[in-house]
This record gives sequence, structure tokens and C-alpha cells, in this order.
Amino acid sequence: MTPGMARPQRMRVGAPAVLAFGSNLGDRAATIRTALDALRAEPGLRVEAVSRLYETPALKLDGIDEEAPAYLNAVARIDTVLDPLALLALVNRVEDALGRLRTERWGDRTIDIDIVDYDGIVSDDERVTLPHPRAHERAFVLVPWLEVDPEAVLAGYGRVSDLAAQATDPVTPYTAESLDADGGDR
Ligand SMILES: Nc1ncnc2c1ncn2[C@@H]1O[C@H](COP(=O)(O)OP(=O)(O)OP(=O)(O)O)[C@@H](O)[C@H]1O
Ligand SMILES: Nc1nc2c(c(=O)[nH]1)N=C(CO)CN2
Repeated sequence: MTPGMARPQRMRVGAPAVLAFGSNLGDRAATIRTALDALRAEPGLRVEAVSRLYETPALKLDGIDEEAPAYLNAVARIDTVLDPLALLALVNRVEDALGRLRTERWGDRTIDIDIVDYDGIVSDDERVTLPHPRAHERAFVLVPWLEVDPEAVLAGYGRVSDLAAQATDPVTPYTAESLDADGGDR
């Protein structure tokens, strides 16, 4: 770059969105990395930043279940030209390709990909509820989200840093580095 020239900013082409990944069956880290690679290969979105992996005890409908296999969780910030329903269809396709079975609600799974936020939109459409209706109380979403956006705000709930400070489910860093394509601890 010519000295004195400002570093070019990457142009935003679509809407900013936040995806949360969880896995508690099989090779959890490999599955989340494969899901990220599948999304990176998609023309309709760009993965901007990915958090570290965090290990978290399984949250079941009646509370934390220390007997169930623990999860790995991570969050990615993306930019996408897909609308929310098309983005959901895409993440569902990636889940299906990675062997996701849909049996029990909040049951053990090889991969779960949730749309946590899409451009701050608030919508109670049950096909795609925005923001994700339980993100505000889940440290396993809020803590990795803060890592990729320390100033993040959850539409309708406020600053993610405040929400993370109030969430009580335990999260422990599992990898030292982010899962960014050019960083990471592959
Ligand atoms: N923001 C969203 N992100 C992902 N799925 C959503 C969203 N809003 C609605 N859904 C719908 O919810 C359905 C059930 O989601 P899923 O099976 O992932 O639930 P879950 O992972 O068991 O629980 P949770 O939603 O609490 O994480 C999805 O198939 C999808 O159609
Ligand atoms: N620790 C943890 N628990 C969960 C998770 C998750 O991602 N991490 N996802 C769930 C349903 O989406 C239910 N319980």
C-alpha cells in the first residue's frame, strides 16, 4: 500500500448477523469447524469473525445436566445478502449435512446453528424468531458473542456485556485462539 493511504475498509455487501454454534456429540470441535468451512464456501455470506470455542455443561429443559455430554459453543459474526428465512434454510442444510437429528427438544446434538441476531431486527415470526428468543439469558451465547463484538447490543434487551454479566450458566474457554480462518489453532 502507498505510504499515507488509508487502509481500505472491506465493504459491507449485506446485513450483519450473528450465528451461534453448539455441539455435544461426536468430535465437537471438528464438527463446528466443518460447519464454519461450509458457511465460508457459500456465496451468500461472509464470515467476518469467529470466537474461541467454549466448553459448557448441557442446559436441558429442567436446568443444567452435568451427566449429559458437555457442549462446545462458539459464535460467528457474518455479513449476508440472504434474508433471514434463506439464512435459516442454509444453516438448517449445514446442520442436516453434519448429521443433526431432530428428536428431543434441547436434546443432545452433533450440531446446532442458531441465528442470534439479524441486523437488529425484532420479529416474532415462529419460522425465524429474532433475536433468538433465549440468547439473552445464555452465557454460552453471550460470552463468545462479546469476543467478536465487545460493543454488541441485543435488540430489545440491551448491551450484551450487561446480559453476560447477569447470565449464570458456566462457560470455560476450550481453545486459546479464535476459529477465524486465518488465525485459529488448527
Ligand atoms: N432465530 C432462530 N434461529 C434458529 N432457529 C430458529 C430461529 N427462530 C426460529 N427457529 C426455528 O426453531 C426451530 C427449532 O430450533 P432448534 O431445533 O435448533 O431448537 P433447539 O436448538 O432445540 O432449541 P433452542 O432454539 O432453544 O436453541 C428451527 O427449526 C427453526 O425453524
Ligand atoms: N451448554 C449448552 N446447552 C444447550 C445448548 C448449547 O448450545 N449449549 N443448546 C441447546 C439447544 O439449542 C440446549 N442446551
